[in-house]
Amino acid sequence: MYQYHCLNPIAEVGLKNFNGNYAKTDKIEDADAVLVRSAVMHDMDLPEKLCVIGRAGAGVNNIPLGKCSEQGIAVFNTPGANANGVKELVIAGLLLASRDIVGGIHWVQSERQNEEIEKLAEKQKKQFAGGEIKGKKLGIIGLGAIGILVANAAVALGMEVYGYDPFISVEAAWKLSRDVHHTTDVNEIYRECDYITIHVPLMDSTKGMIGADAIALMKPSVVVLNFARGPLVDQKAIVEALKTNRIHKYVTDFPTTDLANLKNAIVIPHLGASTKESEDNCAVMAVKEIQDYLENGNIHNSVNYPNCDMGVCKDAMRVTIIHRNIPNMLTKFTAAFGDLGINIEKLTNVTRGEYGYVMIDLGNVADEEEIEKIRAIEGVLRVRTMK
Ligand SMILES: NC(=O)C1=CN([C@@H]2O[C@H](COP(=O)(O)OP(=O)(O)OC[C@H]3O[C@@H](n4cnc5c(N)ncnc54)[C@H](O)[C@@H]3O)[C@@H](O)[C@H]2O)C=CC1
Ligand SMILES: O=C(O)CCC(=O)C(=O)O
Repeated sequence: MYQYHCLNPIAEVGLKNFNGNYAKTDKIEDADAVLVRSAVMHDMDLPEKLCVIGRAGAGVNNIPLGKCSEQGIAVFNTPGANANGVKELVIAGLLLASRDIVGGIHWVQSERQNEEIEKLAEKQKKQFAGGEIKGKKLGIIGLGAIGILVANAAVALGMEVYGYDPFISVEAAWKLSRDVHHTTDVNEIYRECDYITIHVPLMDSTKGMIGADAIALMKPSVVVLNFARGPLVDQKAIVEALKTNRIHKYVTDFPTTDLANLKNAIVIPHLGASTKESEDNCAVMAVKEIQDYLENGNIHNSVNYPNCDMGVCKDAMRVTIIHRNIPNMLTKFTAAFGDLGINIEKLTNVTRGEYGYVMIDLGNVADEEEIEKIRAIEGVLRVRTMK
């Protein structure tokens, strides 16, 4: 029986996919698997028993990936599962920034007792007028699951779209509308675009990537949108730019007190993925990944270990080994099973950066004492057995 613990509410439609081998636990110490959305795990002790974390979402900056890797804990996310939810809110953000819809709604609320509101509205509405997004230039930084959907939707709305992503995958490039102007110079986006939206993960290399230098290149009429992560945009620089009207508006899904107090910031409480559809998609995908990993050892969409799939074990036993990516590991594993007189029927070894993953299907069942011999090999981080 496997136990799972939820650090955030996870959609029931996903959890109900756990088969009869799974039970929910309130105690993380007892969990084989943890499901998480935005809960910050950096200061948490990760129990020894824990072997998998499923992030029901895209961003993994709330998870201590280095610590997990060292403890032999596989971390999965759910690529693309909430991308449409975010795309729709980004389109809403473009529209909210181009017309003063929020100001108009506040005005109606402030006049809601006024019997003359109908007539008054016609007189007052000019203060909330704006522009259209059709024909305007939209720059997109990061053309992954979300960036692509935003790009294609904006093209369909008649925008002139510029895209920048030095690491774009071939699969992503295939999905991108050919009307998107591909740029290899992010400064072209900063200089040329009327709207700039960022869709990259938060990492050391992307933190503060929209800073004072980038803002200095932008048009004063620019609208910057950030539905990815707050710290991608340097907070001091953006607040200063908004206070001095150096840029027109900032639309963000990541509130701070400073931003919430500025009239030209449109601040939303991290609602990008808060749709039933996105929450359901993420939960279903995360549960599927966790089950396949716990029961078969297969790795799909891990953010810290290599992908690996040997299907379902048809031999006597499957052993999976997470190890350091150093010379001679495979030789040691095969020699150890050979010394034990256990035949290897199938074997896959894959590596990613500092870590390697081996899946071995055995012709005979190895007992706990024999498996301990594999665990004792230097460089081994975690050994699991399953049928
Ligand atoms: N507001 C919300 O509720 C949500 C926010 N997010 C955030 O959006 C981010 C992106 O999500 P997805 O599109 O699903 O991820 P993704 O992994 O599909 O795409 C990210 C893209 O950014 C690109 N990239 C990385 N570094 C770059 C750089 N320096 N310059 C330009 N491009 C770069 C990658 O090549 C990749 O194509 C997530 O990491 C997460 O932080 C994701 C989902 C919901
Ligand atoms: O689960 C959520 O609401 C957060 C979604 C998100 O930010 C992500 O998937 O990266």
